[in-house]
Amino acid sequence: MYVVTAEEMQKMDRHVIDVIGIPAAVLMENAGSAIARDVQEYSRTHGIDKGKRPPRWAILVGKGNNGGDGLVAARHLMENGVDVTLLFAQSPEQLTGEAARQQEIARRLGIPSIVYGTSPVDWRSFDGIVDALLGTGSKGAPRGPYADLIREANASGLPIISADIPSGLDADTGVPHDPCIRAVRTVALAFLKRGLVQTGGLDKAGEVVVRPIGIWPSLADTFGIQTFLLGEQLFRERFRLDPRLPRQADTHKGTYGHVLVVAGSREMSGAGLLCSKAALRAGSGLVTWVMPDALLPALIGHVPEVMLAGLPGKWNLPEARAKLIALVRSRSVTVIGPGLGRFPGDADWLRMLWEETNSPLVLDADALNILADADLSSWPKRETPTILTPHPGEMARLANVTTSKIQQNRIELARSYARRHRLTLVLKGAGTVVAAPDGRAYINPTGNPGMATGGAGDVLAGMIGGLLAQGLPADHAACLAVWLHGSAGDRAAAKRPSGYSLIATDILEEL
Ligand SMILES: NC(=O)C1=CN([C@@H]2O[C@H](COP(=O)(O)OP(=O)(O)OC[C@H]3O[C@@H](n4cnc5c(N)ncnc54)[C@H](O)[C@@H]3O)[C@@H](O)[C@H]2O)[C@@H](O)CC1
Ligand SMILES: [K+]
Repeated sequence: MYVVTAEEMQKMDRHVIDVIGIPAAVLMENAGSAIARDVQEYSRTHGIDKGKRPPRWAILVGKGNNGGDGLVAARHLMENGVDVTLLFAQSPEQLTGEAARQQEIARRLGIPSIVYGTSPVDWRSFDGIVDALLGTGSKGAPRGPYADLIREANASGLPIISADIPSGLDADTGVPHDPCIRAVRTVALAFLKRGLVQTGGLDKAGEVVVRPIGIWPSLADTFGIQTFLLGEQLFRERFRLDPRLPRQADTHKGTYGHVLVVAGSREMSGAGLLCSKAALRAGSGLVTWVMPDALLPALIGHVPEVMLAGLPGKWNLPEARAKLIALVRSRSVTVIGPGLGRFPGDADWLRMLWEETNSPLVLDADALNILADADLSSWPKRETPTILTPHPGEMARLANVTTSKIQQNRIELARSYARRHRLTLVLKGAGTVVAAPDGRAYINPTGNPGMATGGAGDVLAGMIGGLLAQGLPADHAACLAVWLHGSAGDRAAAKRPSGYSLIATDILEEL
């Protein structure tokens, strides 16, 4: 599924209207009737239409096309016996374009209306609110009556269904302005807007549904849309990958690759364990976990399925380096970093693995901290798959900006970093972004806040390694791992609904 910016959406709208010739009023009619259907469906499934009187919905109307959608929705709702009241943010004469036409129709039909600010609103008389104040044409924080209306609507405690995006949400970044509507459902029109699947949008939009309005999805390809939502349909149609395909009968462990895990230290051996187990659970035929000799005895027998390899002395001693290079070269994929710790000369050590081997690498945790202290732009570009899996703090260090800057523009920052360094970047956090070196970016809808727990990232790094080892291209392996990891986390969370007690082992168990 495509994910678009406000500007991309506007360009496609204009194309459909001006070049193809579908009248703007037709698109708005489709948008409004889709919203009305969602309001009725919500009323039905939430018992709002159960009383003796018809359900009462307030429709908040802004002056642009978003308001126009709300006016059409009001008309369709009225036709279906819903008791609607229009609440204009500004006086109806100020509505523009298509919205003005819809306002004229609503006036002639006699749909009851109030102009906000002319008399107090009795919110208790309504069962729900449609938010059609501001859409993709909104700029900056809601001003004047828009801000006041949003605050009152939120304070009413009524369920709010937003048209296209919650008013006050930045459609592109998902950063909520003050104030911002907090919706129970958002009816995205034609395409998902980026803000709905990033940062604040995930909290403010409620359940997000995408409804067609007469703009065909493949138009996004013509317009070069490069951002996608992960899901089974995308895996099948774009990646030609079926996550449910059973294994073939005539295969053996060698068929499924061999992951080398370079991880763990005395204080953080668990990170290596979780990572190795996850690589196995993702289907890698074999996993070897390598660590300095001194750490090895304590781990013998802890995971019988994982092979252990010891290095003489410490990571950076010459004998250890030589043995490590040999191990990396003889395995299909290497995952470096979970619980590794830092040590003198670690930047040279990592650069040696980066330059002197051509095996696929997954870099996580301390490997990313090492990279952040080095100057990656002076390192050679790798020809083989290289995947970085930073959380926002690690990404901030890699890109040398603040964490809040990263969070304000996750998709574009991830995309430009991946392009510039020609690698695959997994920017973790709610709505994880996978950015490929070809400029495509994928957003993950699975997962939950219960997964914000130590070790969850080690599991993900291991899973990516496990899928890479089975021969998937880097972006496919990263996308599938991220999606499966989140889905496993969702199943684990279903057993511990508050989210607080979920731990990384639970995610592993659900794979
Ligand atoms: N043909 C189209 O372009 C279609 C547009 N559609 C709807 O139209 C929306 C976009 O419509 P518009 O481009 O008219 O813009 P909006 O309706 O989002 O905003 C309209 C007006 O609000 C005012 N405004 C902007 N920022 C503000 C702020 N911070 N505080 C207060 N007022 C502010 C401006 O005067 C702006 O013109 C979409 O989100 C969607 O809901 C749909 O009807 C489908 C077709
Ligand atoms: K809206």
